[in-house]
Amino acid sequence: MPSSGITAVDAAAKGMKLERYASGGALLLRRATSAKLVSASSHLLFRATVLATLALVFLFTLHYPSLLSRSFHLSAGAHPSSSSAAASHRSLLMSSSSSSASYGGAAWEKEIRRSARPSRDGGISVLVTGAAGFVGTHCSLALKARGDGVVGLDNFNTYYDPSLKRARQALLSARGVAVVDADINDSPLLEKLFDVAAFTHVLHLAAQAGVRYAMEAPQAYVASNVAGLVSVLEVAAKHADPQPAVVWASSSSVYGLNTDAPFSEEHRTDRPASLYAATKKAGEAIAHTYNHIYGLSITGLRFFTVYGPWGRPDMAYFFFARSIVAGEPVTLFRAADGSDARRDFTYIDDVVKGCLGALDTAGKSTGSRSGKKSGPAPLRVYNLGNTSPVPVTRMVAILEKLLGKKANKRIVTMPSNGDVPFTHANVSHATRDFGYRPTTSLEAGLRHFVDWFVQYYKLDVKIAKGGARSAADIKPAKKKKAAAAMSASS
Ligand SMILES: O=C(O)[C@H]1O[C@H](OP(=O)(O)OP(=O)(O)OC[C@H]2O[C@@H](n3ccc(=O)[nH]c3=O)[C@H](O)[C@@H]2O)[C@H](O)[C@@H](O)[C@@H]1O
Repeated sequence: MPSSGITAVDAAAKGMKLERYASGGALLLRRATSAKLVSASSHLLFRATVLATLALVFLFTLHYPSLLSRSFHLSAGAHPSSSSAAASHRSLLMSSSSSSASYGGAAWEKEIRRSARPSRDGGISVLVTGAAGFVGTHCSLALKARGDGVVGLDNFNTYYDPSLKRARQALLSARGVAVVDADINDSPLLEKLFDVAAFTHVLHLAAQAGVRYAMEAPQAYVASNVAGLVSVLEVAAKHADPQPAVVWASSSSVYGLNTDAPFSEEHRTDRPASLYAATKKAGEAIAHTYNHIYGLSITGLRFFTVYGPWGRPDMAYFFFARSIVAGEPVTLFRAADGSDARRDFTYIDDVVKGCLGALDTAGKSTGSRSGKKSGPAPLRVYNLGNTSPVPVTRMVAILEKLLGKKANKRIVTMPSNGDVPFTHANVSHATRDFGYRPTTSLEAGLRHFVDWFVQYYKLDVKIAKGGARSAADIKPAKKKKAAAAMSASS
């Protein structure tokens, strides 16, 4: 038993192999040489392919820089509408899907500078994010009308009908306000905007809105209301020179489960009832940090259920009006104790006055690009409400009266979806600091809304002057067309 472990059979086999190797040495050498040649030529081929690809990419990006830098443009364009939460989220993270134009360039910069330039002495220059949104459009128009410079930014996402946002953009464009089509998470673009125009203020209104939708698309709220806010504050704090003052949209929803009423800025806000509210509350904490470290002047405005012409189709007053006209049911929430849900509905014109008042009294930021701040900067938060909560059933009754048609009501107990039973603002701080005084009743405000609503959707509805009218006042032949037009927008 060979201890080496090599048997005769093994040795014979090994010998044969060695022999074969010896006799085939020349062949092996030839094979090795040709293998080396193949390997060398494939390396060459590989390198050539890589070089060619790089050259192609280089040439391609020369012609289409937007693919690297993302795309932004100032003009209106068609955007696909999608109701899926995933699509909305994607569009929140990305800049415009239209890649035909790019930012930068002499013409683009000239247009930004023109739009940012105030036309009155002492006017301010404001970058308005979410400018094609409901509050953003109204504020941009008001600023421009009084002679301030305004540049808008909006990503035109599909959370609700983008054609309504495009129509608002057209309105802005007609008044000389340029709206850049881009996302607030696009830091290079924000930096570029501050390089081109010396904005004195940022009115940051871009956000993922809607209390109940947060259960469907939670990440959209984090992307826009947390990451997006940080992106805006980073550029304002570290890139802009000098730093602007920032006024931004918080929400009445931060009061969450607070039961002390009317809601005061001194009340607890550490029990948000929805992820939406939590992201707004997080925004207030983030604002504190940027004020503390970088000396940014920051004002948070807690809006209370803002409504009016050019409003948001995802809000109850808007889709209730649509359902009433279309003869579809409206679902009304009742609190667990059996009481009607109530809201401190606040008319858009009152909110605009509050936003402008906040901008005018913001006070300067005290930091600089170098990271040093010369002293403490203002950090403020205000309620902007109407101070008179109204049951949602009353809101529906007003709409019924204006539209001359009874709603098909379904009353259900409020689902556990982040909603709160009531809101009620104490606005004494805003009154004290910038004279904020809401003056529009829900009746008057909804009348303005319905006027616009009927006109915008070309509805054949005669708006009631006085008491409720019969459903016959909506001409039956046109009813179908109206319903179709409205459902296309939701
Ligand atoms: O003020 C705020 O903080 C918030 O106001 C609104 O949120 P919300 O007040 O919930 O506004 P709607 O969704 O229009 O609801 C208004 C009322 O209608 C009720 N409602 C809503 C939907 C429905 O189908 N039925 C119904 O009775 C709600 O319970 C609520 O009382 C906005 O959607 C938020 O973006 C904003 O931040």
